[in-house]
Amino acid sequence: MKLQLALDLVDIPGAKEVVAEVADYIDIVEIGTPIVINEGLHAVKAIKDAFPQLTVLADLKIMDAGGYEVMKASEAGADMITVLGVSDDSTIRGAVEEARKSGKEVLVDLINVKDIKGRAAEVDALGAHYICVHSGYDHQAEGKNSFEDLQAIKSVVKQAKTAIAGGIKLDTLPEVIEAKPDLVIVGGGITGQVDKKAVAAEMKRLVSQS
Ligand SMILES: O=C(CO)[C@H](O)[C@H](O)COP(=O)(O)O
Repeated sequence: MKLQLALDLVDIPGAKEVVAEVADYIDIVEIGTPIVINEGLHAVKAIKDAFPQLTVLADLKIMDAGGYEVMKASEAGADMITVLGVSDDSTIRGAVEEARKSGKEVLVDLINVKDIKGRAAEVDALGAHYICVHSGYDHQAEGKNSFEDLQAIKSVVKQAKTAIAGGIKLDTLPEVIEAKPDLVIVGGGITGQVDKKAVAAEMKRLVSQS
């Protein structure tokens, strides 16, 4: 099981500062959608250049032109790129085909998908590398999480790895780990803590046991 740090509410210097603090305890660093909106794909390049040992995920949440947008993120140094599960099959297919050309991976984010099980099975057949259940900030504000959705997709996904994101904290991590995702994505649960290093270290210890 791997741990991904999601960086959302920072600029490039702020992102570098946080990653430097926790780099020993994370497998993947996510350049979150708000950073890409504010800074562009330069943020992906800046973090890949500064931390070449880490896998870098560009959270572009692609909705159209999957092949082209994956190509641009790959050129900027992204190892993984996100595509929305609500997008058309052709968008996901294009993203996966483009990623395969350069050894990159596509994570399909099921945020706002209504038929989680059905879409997870379809996305799996389209060749996604990861399928992620995700309660975004707006759903978190309504008290929702994706723990049950994770169990649901695990019952249908055959080839992709599974991931979960959205409001995961140190105290809820054990419940997440019990459902055995391949990847746990944590943003505020690390970046919002005073001692980020200690929390990341403990999270890494917990996910490494599974
Ligand atoms: O993609 C995102 C929001 O759309 C976040 O990166 C993701 O939800 C993880 O952050 P947090 O743990 O703070 O919820």
